[in-house]
Amino acid sequence: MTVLYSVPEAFSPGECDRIIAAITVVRSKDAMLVGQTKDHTLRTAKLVWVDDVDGLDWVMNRLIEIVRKSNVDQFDFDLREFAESPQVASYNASDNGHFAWHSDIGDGPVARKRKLTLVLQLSLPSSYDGGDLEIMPSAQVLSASRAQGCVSIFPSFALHQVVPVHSGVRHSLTLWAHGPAFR
Ligand SMILES: O=C(O)CCC(=O)C(=O)O
Ligand SMILES: [Fe+2]
Repeated sequence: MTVLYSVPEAFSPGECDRIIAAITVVRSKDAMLVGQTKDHTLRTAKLVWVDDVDGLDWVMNRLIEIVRKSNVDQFDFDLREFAESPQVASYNASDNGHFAWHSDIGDGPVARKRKLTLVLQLSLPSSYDGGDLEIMPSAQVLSASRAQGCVSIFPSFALHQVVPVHSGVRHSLTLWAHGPAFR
């Protein structure tokens, strides 16, 4: 079973730049809408919830269609809803932006229902060093494409990490699809 499903050029460079610009406006306007992860040994990144940003409905519509197709083509999971806002993370070299190995399935009532994780690469690969998204479905480590606009989808239970960003800033968008427990 291939666990990493990728859609190159799911979004154009111009569309990625529009998403980055929209979250940057929110960040400068309203610090309350901006999350800062607390456990810096696990993760250092700034977060913006897409549901808090006006004018990004087209992004969600595109992502829903991509998840639907990936599930038909590959995963065949019992997916029922998108129970959380997508989030845009910004990993900045100036504060060692990274996300250590983890699975997205959590203890909470919503996080426990996560079944697929989708990550959209928003930044131009040449605009940052490091910051690779790596997925470890079994013994081998797979690297997600760094190409701007590429979408990577994998089961939320698979371990994954974002290696530290050494220069520049990496922006990515994450969306989860939810459903009942595996059986
Ligand atoms: O930024 C990424 O590429 C991955 C983000 C992630 O793993 C998460 O939000 O759970
Ligand atoms: Fe994750």
